[in-house]
Formats: sequence, structure tokens, C-alpha cells
Amino acid sequence: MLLCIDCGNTNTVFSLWDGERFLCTLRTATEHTRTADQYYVWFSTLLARYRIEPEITDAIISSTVPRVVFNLRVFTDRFFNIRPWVVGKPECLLPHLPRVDQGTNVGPDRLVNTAGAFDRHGGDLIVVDFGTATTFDVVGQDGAYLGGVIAPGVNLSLEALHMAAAALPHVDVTKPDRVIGTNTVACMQSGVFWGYVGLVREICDRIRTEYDRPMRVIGTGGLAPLFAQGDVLFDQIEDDLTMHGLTVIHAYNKENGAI
Ligand SMILES: Nc1ncnc2c1ncn2[C@@H]1O[C@H](COP(=O)(O)OP(=O)(O)OP(=O)(O)O)[C@@H](O)[C@H]1O
Ligand SMILES: CC(C)(CO)[C@@H](O)C(=O)NCCC(=O)O
Ligand SMILES: [K+]
Repeated sequence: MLLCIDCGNTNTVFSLWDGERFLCTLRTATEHTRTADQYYVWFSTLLARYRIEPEITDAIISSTVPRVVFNLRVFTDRFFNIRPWVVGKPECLLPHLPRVDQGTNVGPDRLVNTAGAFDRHGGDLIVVDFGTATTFDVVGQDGAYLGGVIAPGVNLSLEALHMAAAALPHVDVTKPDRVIGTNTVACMQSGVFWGYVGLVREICDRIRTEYDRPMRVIGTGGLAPLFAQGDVLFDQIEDDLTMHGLTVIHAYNKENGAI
């Protein structure tokens, strides 16, 4: 059984893969001070609640926050006696090397999304991931990450409005009924919802213009279904794309890797 850990700037997600399906998906806030023991208490409590007997033999971690990796390594080592693969480390091989400027450290989540999306859909893709940042990953014909776009995340934009403007409250993102808001909250929701629908459409259009082959767009991340209500933005939405990518990279390393 494979433990997949996707650590983003906001949330960390653990998922158990039994070789055929994910048995559970557990989510906790990303916090670099969380210790291995704390992870274990949280993890084992939820598994007991879902009546899952973990028989973990392997682990793979993707982390956009470098400093949390240490305690996650201690966690897999102490409680499962496992040394995890860590995406982005030299000993963790990728099915396709990214073709980017020298010295660029591509976010591991983007490399994982690329591997997951290529495995399911083949090449010539744009993967749009609505996380802390809204990222666009261009997947080449051969499956390599070719670059992309990083825009501010949806919740980050709303939070920035609230923080910077004394009269603007904290609001949640939602699809407003009308574009013209008749109260403050509705105005903010309209700005963010329709603003991001336009952002996604415009960036995908411009990527397509720069790229010389037809492309498909895959949406992922918690907010993808919401924005898909605003326009036809995606050919497909997949909520487990990052987790799937972790299983793909793990399988590749099992076959070709050194550990
Ligand atoms: N309608 C909604 N309004 C606000 N948040 C939502 C809504 N639907 C889903 N979400 C949130 O989306 C998030 C899922 O996001 P996802 O895991 O893709 O990225 P993240 O955890 O926010 O960012 P990162 O992966 O960078 O840490 C969850 O926190 C969930 O609460
Ligand atoms: C852009 C984020 C924050 C999205 O999670 C992450 O992929 C990251 O930290 N990337 C590093 C820079 C890059 O991907 O080029
Ligand atoms: K994510």
C-alpha cells in the first residue's frame, strides 16, 4: 500500500493507494511546526474512524513547502519504517524531464500534475490547478513539463482585498447571480468569480496561440468545478489529478529508480 502525501502552501493531503484505488483522502492545514508524532495521532485517528487497516509499504511526498519535509520523513520512518520518495530530490526520477530555464526549480506539485495528466490524457495539455496559487502547466507532446503560468490564488485574492481595504469584509468565493453587485459582498464575489473565469480563458487562449498544436485543458483543485460553471473552460475536471500523479511517479521509480 502506497501513502501519497501532497503538501501545498495551504493544505496537506494524505491519500492511501492500494494499487487499484484510493482508500481515503485526509486533509490537514500545512504547518511546518507539526511533528511526526502529531501527524501520526491525526492520521491513525482518522484511519480508525474509517475502519482502514493501513499496510503501508511505500510513501511518496510532493511538497511546495521545503521545511515540512523533514517531519514528514521522520513520520514515515518512525511509524512505518519507510524511506519516502520526495519529488524534486535527485533520487526521485521523473518519467519526463522538464524543459525550463537552467536553475529553475519547478514546483513539485506542477511536475506531479504533469505526470498524472500525461498518464491519463497523453500530451499537448494545459493543466489548470486552483490551489494557493492558480497555476497553468503546459504538458508537451512527449509528456515533459514545458513551463506555464503562475497567477494569484482565488482565496488569496479575496484575502488580499480584505486585508488591504478597511471596508471590505472576508468573503467566500461563489458564483454570483448577477455581474453587477448591489452590495459589497456581491461586488467582491463578482470581481473574483468573473475575473478568474476571464483569467483562465485568456491565459489558455494565449497559451494555445503560442503553442503550435491543438491542446486540451484539464482543471483540478478544489475550485475548478465552481469556475467551470462560469464558462466552458475545461475539457475535463479531475479532483484527484495530483494524487494520481504521485502514484505514476512512484510506479516509475519502482521500475527504474535506485531506492
Ligand atoms: N466554494 C468554495 N469556496 C471556497 N473554498 C472552496 C470551495 N470549494 C472548495 N474549496 C476549497 O478548496 C480547497 C481545495 O483546494 P486544493 O486542495 O486544490 O488547494 P489548497 O489546499 O487550497 O491549496 P494548496 O494545495 O496550494 O495548499 C479546500 O480548502 C476547499 O475548502
Ligand atoms: C506555484 C506554487 C506555489 C503552486 O503550488 C508551487 O508550484 C511553487 O512553489 N512553485 C515554484 C515555482 C515554479 O513552479 O516555477
Ligand atoms: K493542490
